Order: sequence, then structure tokens, then C-alpha cells
Amino acid sequence: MTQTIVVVGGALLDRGRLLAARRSAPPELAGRWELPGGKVEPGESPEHALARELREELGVTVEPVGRVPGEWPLKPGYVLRVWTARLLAGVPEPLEDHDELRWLTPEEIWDVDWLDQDVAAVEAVLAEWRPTEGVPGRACSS
Ligand SMILES: Nc1nc2c([nH]c(=O)n2[C@H]2C[C@H](O)[C@@H](COP(=O)(O)OP(=O)(O)OP(=O)(O)O)O2)c(=O)[nH]1
Repeated sequence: MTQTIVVVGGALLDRGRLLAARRSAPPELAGRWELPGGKVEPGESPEHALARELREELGVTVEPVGRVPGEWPLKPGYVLRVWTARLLAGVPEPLEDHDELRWLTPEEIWDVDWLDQDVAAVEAVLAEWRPTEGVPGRACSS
């Protein structure tokens, strides 16, 4: 039986902005924008995969915060699931898979050409996002 491959996308939120990344490869995706992330490896948790991918691709340390409800089909056999994440250390740089990064406010979110398959996922992030309240999904401490 072929298993569906889960791709984790990171909705990295910092100071009221969301990080978008422009893919540099493969050719059919290059130039379009996505949530940075990558494939969950066998036996790996999605949260671990997210932290690993963002360290490899962007050179930053992040804390996964919460899953954004939903699941979005990518190419056949692949689905996208999204976690919000908080930046703990580092300044994101396009080290791997991307050639440009942009921090977007909610008003700027549609200024970039998101991959078609990411549009619904970004809408779901936006629906949960309250910039003044910090990172969505984060447990409130009383
Ligand atoms: N990371 C990410 N990948 C996406 C998104 N939307 C989308 O269609 N994809 C596609 C691109 C790739 O075909 C696949 C993810 O693979 P990847 O190349 O980013 O993952 P990876 O780092 O684990 O891959 P690899 O280079 O190790 O093979 O999903 C998205 O928002 N984020």
C-alpha cells in the first residue's frame, strides 16, 4: 500500500508578520511562493520535521506552536499540513530551495504569487491569525 506523504508547512509568525518563501526549484514551482517546510520522514513527528526543515532551509530555530485545521492536496500522493511556529533564534535566510523571503502583514498577504495549492492553506492561516494576540494556537497562560 502506498502511503500518503505529509508535507509540513510552517506559518512562521513574528511581530505581526508571516514569512513567505519563493521557491527556486523544481522548475514547475520556481518563482512561486510557499510556506517553508518539507516532507515528514518515516518515524518523525510533524513538529520535529518542521523544526528540522526550517533549520536546514532558513537557518533558524523555531518552536512549532499549533496545527492550523485542515489538509490540502499537493501533487498526487502528497498532502500539506500547516503548523504555526514562533521564531526562537536566527534571522531567516534563503539557504536551500528558496531564492527570496518576505515578511508579510495580513494586509500584504496576497501581494505574492502563492502556489495554487497553498492558497487555501494561507487562507486558513489568515482566518486564525490575530496579530495583536501573538501566535495563534499558542496556549494562553492565566
Ligand atoms: N515545503 C513546502 N512544499 C510545498 C508547499 N506546497 C507545495 O506544493 N509543496 C511541494 C513542493 C515539493 O514537491 C513538496 C515538498 O518537498 P520539499 O522539496 O520542500 O521537501 P524536502 O525538503 O523534504 O524534500 P527533499 O529536497 O529532501 O526531497 O511539496 C509548501 O507550502 N511548502
